[in-house]
Amino acid sequence: MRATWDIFCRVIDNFGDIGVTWRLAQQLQREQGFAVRLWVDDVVSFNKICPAVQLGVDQQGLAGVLICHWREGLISAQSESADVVIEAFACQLPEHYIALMRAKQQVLWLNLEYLTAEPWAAQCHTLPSLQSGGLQKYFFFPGFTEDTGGLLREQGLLAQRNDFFASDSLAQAFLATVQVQPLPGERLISLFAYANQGLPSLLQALSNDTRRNRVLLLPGPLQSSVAQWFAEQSLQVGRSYQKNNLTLQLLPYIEQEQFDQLLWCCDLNCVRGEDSFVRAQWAGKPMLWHIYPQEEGAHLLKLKAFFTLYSDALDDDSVQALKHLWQAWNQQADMGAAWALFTAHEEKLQSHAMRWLAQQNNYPDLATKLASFYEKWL
Ligand SMILES: Cc1cn([C@H]2C[C@H](O)[C@@H](COP(=O)(O)OP(=O)(O)O[C@H]3O[C@@H](C)[C@H](O)[C@@H](O)[C@H]3O)O2)c(=O)[nH]c1=O
Repeated sequence: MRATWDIFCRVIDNFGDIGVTWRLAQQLQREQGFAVRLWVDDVVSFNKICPAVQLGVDQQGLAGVLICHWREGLISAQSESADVVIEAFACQLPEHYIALMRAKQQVLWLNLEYLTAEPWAAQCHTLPSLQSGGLQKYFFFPGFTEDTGGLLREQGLLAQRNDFFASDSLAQAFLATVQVQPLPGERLISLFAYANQGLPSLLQALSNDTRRNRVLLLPGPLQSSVAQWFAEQSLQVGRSYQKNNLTLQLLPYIEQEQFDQLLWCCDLNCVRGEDSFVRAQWAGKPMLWHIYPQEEGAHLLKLKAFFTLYSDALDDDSVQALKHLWQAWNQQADMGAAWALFTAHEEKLQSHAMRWLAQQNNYPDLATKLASFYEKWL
């Protein structure tokens, strides 16, 4: 009989929590053959990136996964826990469910942690912690090195990406679905970030650039400052806003399934958080990462750790260019000089993005690592 897996996801804010767990649930089912349930407390956020998810329904099957609304009544109606339980991002499992795990005894309890390149993550990866009632909880850290849990990467992802790049028409066809028609020679930039005081200076630099830039803005907190910069009340999907060499379009929400295609179409991907950041790496294009801000600047250590790893095989000048760009963006500083430096090193950063992709592709993906950890634990 197939082993059963329950993944619990509490949406703290934004889309990263559900974005990651939804991808993982699908892969565990499709690629590893487990029977998977995904418990999520905020179906409205889920529906934004996956419109097939119905609102107001307790349980629904989608892509082979049973999606359950994590609410008290439904949890207390459960009479048995799954064989493997993933508590995503320390979301605190319900007491009733923990009691079911205790009663079942032979349950693998995993806490899936946030992604970080900090070396301590590899040291803590798969460490157990004894819980009351005798259960062990194991900490599972995704990551960028062999001694971590790896990254989410569907089995066919890179083949799909390569087919997309090999075709003349697929990018055009995708862009047409979001009403984007780039002009020849334009630099295409996806823009997905948190509110950032450096934004006006980035827009200014793009508009003063010698090359034409077309920015594809994802819905989110940048909308109002972009509108202000263009002296508009608000931005509308389907309209283009222009100033000198900058054209900007606000995109509608894109289904997560199509999100990769957007990244594949662009020459630079400005991404944020965790999931879009990883997808930008699989796109093999230069990226500008806006890391999720944490208290007391903890995120800056995380940023530095990833940068050190990512830029390891890069030439010194390009390292400086990229560092300047990422630091200015994450410190919400002026982006003018950083943008000029980036454009001077763009080609090398492009080749480097492909080198990084190839290197990361050598490691097993997160779902595979979870499945083999389970096999060994049995
Ligand atoms: C805007 C948009 C996003 N998405 C998806 C892509 C990703 O799966 C997801 C965005 O997730 P992220 O890139 O991780 O960024 P985020 O800021 O939304 O999520 C963050 O949430 C915080 C609570 C976490 O602590 C962060 O680490 C991070 O995960 O939303 C779409 O599919 N379509 C869209 O139109």
